[in-house]
Amino acid sequence: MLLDLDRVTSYYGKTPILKEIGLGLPEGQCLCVLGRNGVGKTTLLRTIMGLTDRTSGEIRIDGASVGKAPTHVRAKYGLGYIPQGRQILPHFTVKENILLGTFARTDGRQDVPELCLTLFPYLAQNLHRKAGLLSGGQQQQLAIARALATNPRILLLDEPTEGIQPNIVAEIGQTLGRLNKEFGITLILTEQHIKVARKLGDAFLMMENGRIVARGPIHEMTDELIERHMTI
Ligand SMILES: Nc1ncnc2c1ncn2[C@@H]1O[C@H](COP(=O)(O)OP(=O)(O)OP(=O)(O)O)[C@@H](O)[C@H]1O
Repeated sequence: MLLDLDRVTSYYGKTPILKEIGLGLPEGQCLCVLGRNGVGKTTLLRTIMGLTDRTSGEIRIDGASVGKAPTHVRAKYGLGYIPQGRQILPHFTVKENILLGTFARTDGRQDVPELCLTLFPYLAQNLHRKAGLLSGGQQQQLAIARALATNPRILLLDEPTEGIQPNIVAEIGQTLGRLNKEFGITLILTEQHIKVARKLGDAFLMMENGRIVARGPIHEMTDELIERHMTI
């Protein structure tokens, strides 16, 4: 497995939010994490990145134990993170935002990776534009490009299609599909759009109250499961 979680419990303050999570992610897989608001999807991604207050249990990347490592070290092991809301810096240019990602590279390179220019022609043509002037969809591309600049093996994406115009949602989905299938980057994403999850995902898991309550290959994600774990 490229990424392994073994009995991971994760806390904010004294409160356990994720409880006893176990999962194994093979290289090249796209895993979609689903569930209602507040069940712990964001916390799962933040736990893998080392951004919660405390965790117990084991987190391994390619067999190396990283559960006690700070976030920047995990980035060097190949984890890239695209937070909910994108969190790009609006007063910095497109290029400056992308270069922020290069801090974690182990090869010392500090340029805009070729992959970003290939995937995102708009960004390639607007490197000196202030990021705050970009549309929501373009800002999401930028957040993906910044994460790619760390040269990740695994990308964690929190609601990549949230707040994006419907006609751009499919485009973001296609980009993620290329990253996964063409460029071999392993993906974990939280997703509210069932259609996007079905199209992109190889596997799914559903959460309730900090625990995994259903999982399997994506074709086993039935309407009945969605009804049970996602409708309010
Ligand atoms: N920084 C924090 N400090 C304390 N509690 C938190 C913090 N962040 C999240 N929580 C709590 O952890 C639980 C899970 O939140 P989380 O954001 O992981 O859910 P989610 O499934 O990603 O929901 P959403 O789709 O709304 O983002 C919630 O009860 C939330 O109140």
